[in-house]
Amino acid sequence: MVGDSATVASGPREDVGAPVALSVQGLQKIYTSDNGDVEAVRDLTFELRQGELVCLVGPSGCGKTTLLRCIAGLLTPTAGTVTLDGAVVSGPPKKMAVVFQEYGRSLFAWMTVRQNVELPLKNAGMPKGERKQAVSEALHAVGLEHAESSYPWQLSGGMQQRVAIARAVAYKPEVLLMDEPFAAVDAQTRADLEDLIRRVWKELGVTVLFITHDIDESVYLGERVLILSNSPTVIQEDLTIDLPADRDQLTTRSMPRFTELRTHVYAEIQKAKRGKGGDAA
Ligand SMILES: Nc1ncnc2c1ncn2[C@@H]1O[C@H](COP(=O)(O)OP(=O)(O)OP(=O)(O)O)[C@@H](O)[C@H]1O
Repeated sequence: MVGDSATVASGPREDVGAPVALSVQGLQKIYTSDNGDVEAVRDLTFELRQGELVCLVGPSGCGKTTLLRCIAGLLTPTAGTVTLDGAVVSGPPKKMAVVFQEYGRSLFAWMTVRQNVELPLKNAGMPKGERKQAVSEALHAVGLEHAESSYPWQLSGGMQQRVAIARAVAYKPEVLLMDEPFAAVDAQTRADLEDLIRRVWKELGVTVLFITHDIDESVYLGERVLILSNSPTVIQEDLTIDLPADRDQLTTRSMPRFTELRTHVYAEIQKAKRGKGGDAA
């Protein structure tokens, strides 16, 4: 049967010998308020090895943003730990960069593209010459050299998101977190940005955790897809995406294997929505 669990391999890739970059162990997050407690995340455990590109999908409201905030050190977990290169995350780690969905709000309107990309490097105390070089490389990587003197409001949504990506990669983070970064752009731009992420990931060797609502996007981009259960969230499945490493929108998406994998993820999310997947972890 297409999409049957027998046709897909679960679990972290066995061929990856790289050290663990990011480790999430027994993560739980309970929001407390006067109206009662909400257990958003119940028990999440997974690892990303250095240089992996892993996508995380789950039903709406399953706790993706909560998880991301805990990983980014912006929220304190109720239980469990997040470690980056073996060090426990207790605040925003220097070795991590985050790209959010709302590119419009994440860029400074009064700064040029170059200044926006340069700012975190300046704050980190990088010397001027090195900074200039890093910004130029990052703008080149996202194809925006020509727009370095423009202001964000002079750019399209897709270009603004490329600036946000350039800013994150210029910083040379060990781990790049992306929280539904393409949700607000049109379908064609989204496809271009997906290819950009695969290219930048391959060229820079950065470890990427990419959170998305979009099942096809998760299969197209990821080397692994972590499927989350409904809230309170656990990992329902850790799925290996055994598509060829060289991907392109037309060839990859028309492969029978792509269809099998996306059908499988779709079925798992439907199961999660009905609350039937949570025990599978
Ligand atoms: N500050 C908060 N206080 C109380 N409950 C919260 C808070 N933030 C989130 N929640 C609850 O935690 C659960 C997970 O929310 P979260 O925003 O992490 O999910 P999500 O998967 O990112 O959602 P979406 O798919 O809509 O982007 C939801 O039930 C939500 O209502």
